[in-house]
Amino acid sequence: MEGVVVTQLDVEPGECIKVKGKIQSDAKGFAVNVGKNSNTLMLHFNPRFDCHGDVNTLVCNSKEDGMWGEEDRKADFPFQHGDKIEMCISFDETEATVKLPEAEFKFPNRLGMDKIEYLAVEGDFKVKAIKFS
Ligand SMILES: CCCO[C@@H]1O[C@H](CO)[C@@H](O[C@@H]2O[C@H](CO)[C@H](O)[C@H](OCc3cn(Cc4ccccc4)nn3)[C@H]2O)[C@H](O)[C@H]1NC(C)=O
Repeated sequence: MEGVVVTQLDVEPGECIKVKGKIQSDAKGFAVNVGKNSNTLMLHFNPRFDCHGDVNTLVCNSKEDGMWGEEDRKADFPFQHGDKIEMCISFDETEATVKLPEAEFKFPNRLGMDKIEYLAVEGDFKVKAIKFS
């Protein structure tokens, strides 16, 4: 499943990765992954409209050396087909934060990462812009 992949990043605590794009009108799901590389993720942020047996469920997880951690299924699902959204991903030593216009999600920094070197956006999401600030 191709998508946008950015490597060789050096995003530090408190800095923000802005991902702007559109959720496809027939989206089954999409994912935004940040971490060291594809096998070591601080956060796999995975809104599921209808996939893996989940309907309208936001699944977050980490991945360490290729092994998924324990899933964290969030109560809210502030996503709709066709939505144009901008999310701001940041982190500190304790947690990652994903800020959306009307929602904010936290996920523990389980791996204690001190920088984000890798970003990937996968699935039914059309990336318009990526900004680092
Ligand atoms: C009930 C016993 C089995 O549990 C299921 O186990 C599955 C396999 O581990 C879990 O699904 C996996 O959950 C992971 C997060 O914990 C990831 O989401 C795994 O997907 C990785 C992935 C991304 N992509 C690219 C992509 C992303 C978004 C849309 C389209 C393609 N392709 N595969 C996804 O396959 C799935 O979330 C889990 N369900 C439950 C309820 O626990």
